[in-house]
Amino acid sequence: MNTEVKEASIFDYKGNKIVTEDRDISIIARMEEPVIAVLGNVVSEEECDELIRISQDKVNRSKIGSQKTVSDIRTSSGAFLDSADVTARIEKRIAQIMNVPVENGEGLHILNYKQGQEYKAHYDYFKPKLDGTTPNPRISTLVVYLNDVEEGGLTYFPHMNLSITPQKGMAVYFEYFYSDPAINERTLHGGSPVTAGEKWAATMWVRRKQYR
Ligand SMILES: O=C(O)CCC(=O)C(=O)O
Ligand SMILES: [Fe+2]
Repeated sequence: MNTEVKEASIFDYKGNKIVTEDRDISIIARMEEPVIAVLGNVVSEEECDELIRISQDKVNRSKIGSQKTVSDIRTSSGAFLDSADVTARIEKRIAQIMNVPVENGEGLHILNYKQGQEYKAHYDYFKPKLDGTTPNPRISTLVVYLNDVEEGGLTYFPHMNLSITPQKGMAVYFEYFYSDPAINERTLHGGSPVTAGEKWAATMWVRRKQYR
């Protein structure tokens, strides 16, 4: 008899798709504990192009900033997006997919990796403070791929032996608020080096409580 009790997830979809206000998202693959799901049809080609277009300048500017604080954990450039029609529409859709209020999301964070750039393996959740508490912790992440990458740029989960190839308009979802810390630790992940072409992605990190 299996007496194991599965831990709670907010990604509790039973069917093969997620119906949002303006788009049906397909669940292409999923695993449990931790939930990691590969999603299709998350954003349209046009929306991908529009997000890249409006972040081009911002990302370039953030690069100058990031060169001051050299970090080899993340060699890509990133920037949070300002409010725009396309941003609001996509953030609303993503909140529905992630099953949280839109206010709990940190906002779309655009990442641009040029050839050779990467994001080394890391956790998206924060370390507890010295008193052991984490006031408004991150609970889940959605990484949306905004372009097809020629070579490399996979999202990899080394503890799960899992890699996801970026495909324009698709996304990977994962969550890390399990009571068993060992399950959260399995969400260690990174963006592997882009070996040809470049990579554009949009990340949404979600908090337990309202953030914005
Ligand atoms: O670029 C990727 O595939 C991963 C991005 C990521 O881990 C993040 O934005 O937190
Ligand atoms: Fe991450």
